[in-house]
Amino acid sequence: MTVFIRGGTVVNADRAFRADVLCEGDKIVAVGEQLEAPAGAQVIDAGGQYVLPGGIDPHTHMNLPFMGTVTADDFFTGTAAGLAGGTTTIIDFVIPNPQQSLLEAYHQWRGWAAKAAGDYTFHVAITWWSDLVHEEMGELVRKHGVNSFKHFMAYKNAIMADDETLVKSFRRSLELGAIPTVHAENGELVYQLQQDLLKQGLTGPSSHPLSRPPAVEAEAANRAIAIASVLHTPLYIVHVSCKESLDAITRARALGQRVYGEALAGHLLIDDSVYQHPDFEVAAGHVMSPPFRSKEHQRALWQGLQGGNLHTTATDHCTFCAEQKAAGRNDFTKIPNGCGGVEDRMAVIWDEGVNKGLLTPSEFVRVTSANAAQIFNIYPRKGVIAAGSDADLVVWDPAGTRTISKATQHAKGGFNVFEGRTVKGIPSSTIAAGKLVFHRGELMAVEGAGRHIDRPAFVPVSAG
Ligand SMILES: C[C@@H](CNC(N)=O)C(=O)O
Ligand SMILES: [Zn+2]
Ligand SMILES: [Zn+2]
Ligand SMILES: [Zn+2]
Repeated sequence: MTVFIRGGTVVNADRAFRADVLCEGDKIVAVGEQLEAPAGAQVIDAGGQYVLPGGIDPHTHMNLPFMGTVTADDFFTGTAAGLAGGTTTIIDFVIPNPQQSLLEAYHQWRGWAAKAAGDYTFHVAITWWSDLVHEEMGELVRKHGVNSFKHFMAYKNAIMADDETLVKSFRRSLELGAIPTVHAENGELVYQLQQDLLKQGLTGPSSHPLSRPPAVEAEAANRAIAIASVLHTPLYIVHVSCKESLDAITRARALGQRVYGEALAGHLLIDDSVYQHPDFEVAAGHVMSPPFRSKEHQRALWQGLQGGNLHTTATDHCTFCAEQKAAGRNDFTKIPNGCGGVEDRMAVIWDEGVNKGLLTPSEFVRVTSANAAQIFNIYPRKGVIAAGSDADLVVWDPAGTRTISKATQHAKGGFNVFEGRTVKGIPSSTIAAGKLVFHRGELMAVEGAGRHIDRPAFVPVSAG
């Protein structure tokens, strides 16, 4: 299969330049001006448009069993939705139950992901500790292309990692050349605040943000940063939602500590007024953790992206339909936590970030693709338009507009946190592994076409 993208402006993390792009099979083979289109090539006219590296969403949960149910999007529908929005690779999560073999869980998730339409790879969560966990972390790095281990500091009585697990797992990650990542919320504080609210009869979704104030997140962010500092490990903090956590990252980085931060498209664009909505479905549809915050925190997150103290954007795509969310109708702590976004991430960040002058197109590429590829060690295979890189590209129409709605989205769950938002700047074509999978509104995702992407360990300093 030969695809020739003619006449566009290629945008990489370092620069934007006029060039044609030639793809053969699943690789980019040439990038340059005035290239010849080979006979029989599928030619895509990118005149007046940008050609971007395929988006990488470093935080999704397709087919996740969670809080007594399973997400509405599986690996096919979730990755297909991503392709429609220009995201060609997702980094999802294997989340073993406490006491479950990591490898058993890993192979279970690999089975679920076989139907993916786009490329995928996994962080593996460390939800308990034993000698077996220690050993299996090694096999996952050596044999299964895992180079990042996730730790939930929230979700007490479920998947929460205590300090012993954090310390032992961070230390083991360093030995293996893997990077520890954290969901930073103090799960004990969340639990106690939840009980306080329920005792007062405050059972509605508006209690959700009250049980997880910014200080609850910042405590965990500071604790994870301190553990990483003492153990000399790098650290990646997922879904940084508030100024206080960002300030902790900024302080650590200013002292030379290797800490990375991730911002969710939702946290960048949606504020906590949604929890006051009188309709339970709307308020519960926005229940995710950490919760959406005030506009002051949103502004801080954009400054974090601009200032280089937040590095990636993600979605934490974890969709539940209204019936699933209704499990918490009388007890907000039982509302399955999670929102969607994998289809809208790039467009809403372009619309709010590039159109309003907060990000240049190259900075947009950094935070939607290149930085995630570099942090998780799949650059330059992914995250750049260059000869030899994977043929994952988005032809981006800066003048195109779209109104986001659950009525037209490809993702499941029947809800969209960006409902009604009209964005300017949208994908006109998505090419994944050298195949045209989305073109002018038509999605041609193929179940099972996605590939598992191995992520090599970082070369340990001790290696000779
Ligand atoms: C369980 C998962 C998705 N849910 C959420 N963020 O509310 C997470 O905490 O990242
Ligand atoms: Zn195995
Ligand atoms: Zn999380
Ligand atoms: Zn998550």
